[in-house]
Amino acid sequence: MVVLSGPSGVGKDAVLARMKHQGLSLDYITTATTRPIRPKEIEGRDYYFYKKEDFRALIDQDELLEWAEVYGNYYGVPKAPVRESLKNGRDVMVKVDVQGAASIKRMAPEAIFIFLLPPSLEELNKRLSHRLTESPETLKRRLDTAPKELAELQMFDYFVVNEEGRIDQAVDTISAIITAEKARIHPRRIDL
Ligand SMILES: Nc1ncnc2c1ncn2[C@@H]1O[C@H](COP(=O)(O)OP(=O)(O)OP(=O)(O)O)[C@@H](O)[C@H]1O
Ligand SMILES: Nc1nc2c(ncn2[C@@H]2O[C@H](COP(=O)(O)O)[C@@H](O)[C@H]2O)c(=O)[nH]1
Repeated sequence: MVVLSGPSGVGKDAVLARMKHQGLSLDYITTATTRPIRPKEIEGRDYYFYKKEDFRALIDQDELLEWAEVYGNYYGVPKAPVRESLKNGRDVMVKVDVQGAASIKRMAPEAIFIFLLPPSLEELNKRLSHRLTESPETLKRRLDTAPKELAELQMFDYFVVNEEGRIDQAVDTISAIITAEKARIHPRRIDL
């Protein structure tokens, strides 16, 4: 199980999209959120979009591996597809914020934790602004959170810098990490 995290706007989705495009054979888990859907997002591909009360029902029914409030909305990882993939011996990729990574680390410390870093906070600001998804308020909230998230780097096993215009390089590094992990004499075993 690979857990990919990093500040908002660093390029996690862009990197994952490139990994899928390159045909990297992992089960990419679609997570759930109460955030409003953005133009170009597709239900079931980018997220499962829920009303708050329906998301709370998922929590009450214990259907989420972890959940967190991130920038004023709820986000959570559905338990069933993760268990199904692991049961079938498949590799799983989960994208979460730093709180989510900490929760997964408590329940599955043997997962592989990768933190995607921006080359600088200025570049992070530029990426998030140019994405045109945020209001001035939510942009500020996300950028203000970034230094606190960077301070949690110690919790992770690997860092990967997503250099400007070099998504392929980030994908290659993540791919190399996964390849190396698969060559371990004592493989990491996850029991969820
Ligand atoms: N290496 C890169 N160089 C330049 N721009 C990039 C790079 N990687 C991603 N981007 C751009 O930065 C913006 C943010 O990327 P993306 O949405 O993938 O970030 P994210 O980490 O998934 O954000 P969030 O956590 O908010 O979902 C997008 O417009 C994306 O195209
Ligand atoms: N703890 C969790 N965080 C998640 C999950 N799915 C996504 N995320 C993270 O939320 C922020 C904001 O995402 P955005 O799509 O609104 O820009 C980002 O860091 C995501 O990685 C989850 O299931 N749990």
